[in-house]
Amino acid sequence: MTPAGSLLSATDLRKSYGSTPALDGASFSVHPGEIVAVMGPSGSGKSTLLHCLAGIVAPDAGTITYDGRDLTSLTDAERSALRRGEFGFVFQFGQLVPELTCVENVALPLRLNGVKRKDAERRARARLEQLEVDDVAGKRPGEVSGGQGQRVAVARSLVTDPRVLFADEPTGALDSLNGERVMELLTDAAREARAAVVLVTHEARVAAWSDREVVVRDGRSRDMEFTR
Ligand SMILES: Nc1ncnc2c1ncn2[C@@H]1O[C@H](COP(=O)(O)OP(=O)(O)OP(=O)(O)O)[C@@H](O)[C@H]1O
Repeated sequence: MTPAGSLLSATDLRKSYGSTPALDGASFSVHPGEIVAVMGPSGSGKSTLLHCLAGIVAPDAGTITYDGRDLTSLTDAERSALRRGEFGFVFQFGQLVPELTCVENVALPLRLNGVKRKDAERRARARLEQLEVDDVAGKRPGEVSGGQGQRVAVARSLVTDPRVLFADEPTGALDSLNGERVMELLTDAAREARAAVVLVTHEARVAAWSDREVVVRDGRSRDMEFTR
């Protein structure tokens, strides 16, 4: 069953890697514009849940519904079109392309969607400004700090105006001060864009930026049933 009003939801997801169960009946939902933190100990299945929700990994069983569509019944081509068009991603290590400048990195998802270079770079610069890193636009990732690189990665994840932003330990490689600032900028930008956020973290101070927390333990999820 899809929870009323949810944009993305999953019911009773199961996924094993060989004999290792990663998800064992996990459920999840996020409303449009809502920021949900997925918490839990190491190895509990958080990243696997995120990968299933984003259509990167196919679950062995269970249903995933995005905007009224059954994600598991889409073809690979339909799923990748959905990821490119409606989802954004930011991971622990920015995963910026080292050969490209920061503005080219941010413009890349738009270029892949067929947007002309000038237009793509104009939109990329606006996102860099929003994340307060427009001063590094012309530098390559190897020439910027870890915190700046993560802000560039957040700018890139939002440049296509996604409806869902998937963030897996987005501040995991940063010191606490830089991490807090990245979370503040990420959540401000997501709220302004009305993007829903699925935020995987094992840190309570990172989860504190969310509207709601879901805890995963041994591949099962539990809603904390409180909202901020
Ligand atoms: N590609 C894979 N191949 C084999 N086993 C995997 C794979 N991905 C995850 N697992 C296993 O599935 C379980 C859940 O892993 P997952 O990465 O989802 O947990 P997590 O909660 O995100 O952990 P962490 O906080 O350490 O990143 C673990 O036992 C892990 O070893």
